Amino acid sequence: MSLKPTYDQSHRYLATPLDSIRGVGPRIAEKLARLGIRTVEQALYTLPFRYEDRRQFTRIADLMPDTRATIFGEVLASTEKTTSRSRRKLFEVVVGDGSGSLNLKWFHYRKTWIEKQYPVGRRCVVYGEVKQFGNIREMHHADVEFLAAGQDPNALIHADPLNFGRILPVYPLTEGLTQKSARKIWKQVVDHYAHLAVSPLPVEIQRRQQLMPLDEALREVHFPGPDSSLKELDEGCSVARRTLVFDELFYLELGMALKHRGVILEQGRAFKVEHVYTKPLATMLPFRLTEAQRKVLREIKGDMMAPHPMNRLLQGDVGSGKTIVALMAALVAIENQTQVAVVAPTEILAEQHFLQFHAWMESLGLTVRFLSGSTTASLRRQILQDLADGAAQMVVGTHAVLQEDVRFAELGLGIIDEQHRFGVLQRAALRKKGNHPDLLIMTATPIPRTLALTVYGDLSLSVIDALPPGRKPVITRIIPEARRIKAYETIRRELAEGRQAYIVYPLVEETEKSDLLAATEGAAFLQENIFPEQRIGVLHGKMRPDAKEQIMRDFKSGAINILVSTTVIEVGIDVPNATVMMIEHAERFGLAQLHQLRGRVGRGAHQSQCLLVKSGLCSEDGLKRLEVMAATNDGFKIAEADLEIRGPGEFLGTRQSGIPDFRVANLFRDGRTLDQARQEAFRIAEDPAFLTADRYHELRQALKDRWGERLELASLG
Ligand SMILES: Nc1ncnc2c1ncn2[C@@H]1O[C@H](COP(=O)(O)OP(=O)(O)OP(=O)(O)O)[C@@H](O)[C@H]1O
Repeated sequence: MSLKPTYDQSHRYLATPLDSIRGVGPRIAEKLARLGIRTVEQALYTLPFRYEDRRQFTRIADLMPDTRATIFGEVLASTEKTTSRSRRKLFEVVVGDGSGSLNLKWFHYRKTWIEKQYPVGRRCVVYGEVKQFGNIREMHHADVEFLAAGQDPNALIHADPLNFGRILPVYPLTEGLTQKSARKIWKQVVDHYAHLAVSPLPVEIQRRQQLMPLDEALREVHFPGPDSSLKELDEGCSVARRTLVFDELFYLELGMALKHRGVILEQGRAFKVEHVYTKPLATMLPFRLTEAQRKVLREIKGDMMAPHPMNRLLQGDVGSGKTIVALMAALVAIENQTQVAVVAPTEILAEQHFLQFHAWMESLGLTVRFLSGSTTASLRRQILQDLADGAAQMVVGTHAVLQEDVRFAELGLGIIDEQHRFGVLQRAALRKKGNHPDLLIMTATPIPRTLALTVYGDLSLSVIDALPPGRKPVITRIIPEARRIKAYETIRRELAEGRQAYIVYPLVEETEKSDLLAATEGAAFLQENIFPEQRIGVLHGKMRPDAKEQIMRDFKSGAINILVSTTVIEVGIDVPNATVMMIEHAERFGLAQLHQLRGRVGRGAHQSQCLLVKSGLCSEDGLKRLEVMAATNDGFKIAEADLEIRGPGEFLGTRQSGIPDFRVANLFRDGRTLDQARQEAFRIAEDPAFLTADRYHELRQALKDRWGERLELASLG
């Protein structure tokens, strides 16, 4: 009989609060809580961020600068000193081992205590990073263990096996908690609780993926065995870590797989492609669709014609021509006597879409309505009526479209321009507005594949992988604030050629007032002092919708030739004649935002420029971002760099996007494991018995724990 706890039992035990562990008093518990570690389970899944190899000692003579090493020596001298330059006090201990000497230095210490610790002749084992200054080798704030007189260093390995003679874990800690005490706590947690960590992962998957049992993996990542490879541990590719990562990603992907399956199993509408509207539209367009656009359109139409609801992500870099593809899909739905809802994350983007869709739809004799939070009550009533009785074939708007009382006669297709700002919940809300309508999600910021697989793992993917012909990459330059005048000269030259310009100000603070101030004050200054002869328009978040619309129309028609704005133009504006964009305080913007902003130029045949004005207070990360922008126009490269600088959580706000936070996995390192976990998860989800069979009970339970509300699968019992 197995002594393994059931999944339910183990789940309960692992929730044990840390302060019930021996050696963890309220003070330490509070420190750990500050790191988000409150329960045994959280401690088990807080992995060492690096390791130290204390399996053997190095002779002092053999120490290499900038490496970490353990030595065994004897105190030769110890004294408090003052640095000559900064007059700072420090405590210095010289240790020797017969082959050479090493200076240990402390800059923070308690004098009475430290003096007692280092009498001449005391033997000790020292671990730390070697620094070399001329001929002198030093370690700062080294880890020191003392030996009883006459004790052989090798005996220490036996006397204190937790801290010597092994590869040691190093944990992320806060002040006041030493590695030594942390190791003691973690050792207790691992010794007493690791065996409770069970994963209901089917045995055949464990075997196929060559994983360890979960409890062994936890023991090994925290306290690696004598034969472990330090290199593998450091690179995070040990079997133990891979086991934990796989376990984590498997449940994520299983959730995705079930969502995917849930949608697949639904009965949807099989549209027919009749070309009633799509053909006339194609003849009206001033250009031919690119091969990349036609390819994704084929994929979308394929889904729409199938008897299951479409659930597809349309990904394309800024300016790649997603809108026209979405319009074509909309027309297919309308040809089949159904309606289309287009939802965008911001009012201005929704308006942009509305203007574009409206222009084409009107010439096809179709009715489109615009609905946002600022639509007046009486107009709103009228619009809701038009949607409910089918008089309007399309509505474009913000999340206002998702409100309870917005009803459709027959919603056939929902289009969400996601821009990372909508989560799965909004998708579900739109889906509920029809009888299993098709869904097309658009995203402009290309996301790295690993992220796409996690965030949009339940969607099929179409990528517009080439820009319309004749586009020239935007030339991007970083301009120090003091040379801003150069940027003005460039703008003047472009305007003289008949082109138009954007000048963008960042929000000083996230308040509506400063939004207004940044742009309006900027515009007034420019009009008065820099471009008195030009027609300048201002656009900011606080303007009334009709005023915004007027400005956008004026800019599009050329009545205005410089558009000064805050980031409200970030997405969606399409004026191919605008060829220069100047961004003030560019270092304050995120990479994704800069890429979106820059995407407003370079949309026509003329060479475009983007001028990033950098202020004197630019941080290192800020400069890094600007350099990435200057180096490439490739949205994928920018997204990768962004992910690297910011990390995935912040990159898309994982909570908001509906994916669980990762405890162990790292999307940079673990792309391969993600693929493997995904394959296994999708294979299991295909089993028609998954939601009901007893043998999957624990797996379903584990899935529910990991996903919580976000899974939205009522039948998971
Ligand atoms: N096949 C094509 N040939 C030439 N121009 C095209 C083609 N397809 C789209 N365009 C034009 O390219 C510009 C960008 O298209 P669109 O606005 O659809 O881009 P987008 O993918 O929505 O980009 P963004 O996310 O930046 O708004 C528009 O002016 C559009 O008319």
